[in-house]
Amino acid sequence: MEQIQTKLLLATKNQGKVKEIQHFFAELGWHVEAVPQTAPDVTEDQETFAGNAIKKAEEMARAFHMPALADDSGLEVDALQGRPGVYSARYAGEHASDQQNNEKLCAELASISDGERTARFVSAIALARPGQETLVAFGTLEGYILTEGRGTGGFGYDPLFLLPERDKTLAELTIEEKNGISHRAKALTSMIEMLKMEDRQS
Ligand SMILES: O=c1nc[nH]c2c1ncn2[C@H]1C[C@H](O)[C@@H](COP(=O)(O)OP(=O)(O)OP(=O)(O)O)O1
Ligand SMILES: [Mg+2]
Repeated sequence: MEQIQTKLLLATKNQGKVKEIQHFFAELGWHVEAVPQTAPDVTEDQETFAGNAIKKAEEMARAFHMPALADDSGLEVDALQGRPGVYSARYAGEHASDQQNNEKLCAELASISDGERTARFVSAIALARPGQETLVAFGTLEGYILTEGRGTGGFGYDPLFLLPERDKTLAELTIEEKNGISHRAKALTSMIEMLKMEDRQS
């Protein structure tokens, strides 16, 4: 664990993820640097979140010769049989903006009744380390898709994703609050547990 603590690369160019993951590690006293925007893009051609997360982490670990952590995540909407899923970032097209993706989601769900708008965020976190087996951890967050966005925090589909028990969207939470419950924070916590287990076994 000490080894990666001092040298860990965040293999994502999504600034929303960078903020959340850096915040998560800062609470552990770790500083993690994100890959530069000029790093080569990894083609996300796998069929699962885990597959894409592993690919992103391993390609960046190889390119930079250091441990790399990647997140592949997305939104599964029950009324859409789990779509957009692994295609969440490209839902409205190859280089779609968050706003375009949110608009498409609202349009596709326009005729769906209040009781049928359940969904979940899924995150797969992969940690690739040169010469060691890659680790993968998962987290999910259940919620509900609104007909109109609320809030300005977070990124992606956050304004449309309601937490019914709080009557707040993810975009209405502070980063501390989001990291207290999010799919990504759960996956990161699980990853830390896996590293602690490794330490105990060695
Ligand atoms: O907490 C979240 N709050 C809102 N939306 C979210 C969240 N987590 C994932 N999402 C959405 C954003 C994007 O549409 C897709 C992730 O796609 P995904 O390929 O994993 O990320 P990305 O392309 O933005 O950055 P990168 O691949 O460099 O890590 O799911
Ligand atoms: Mg991506």
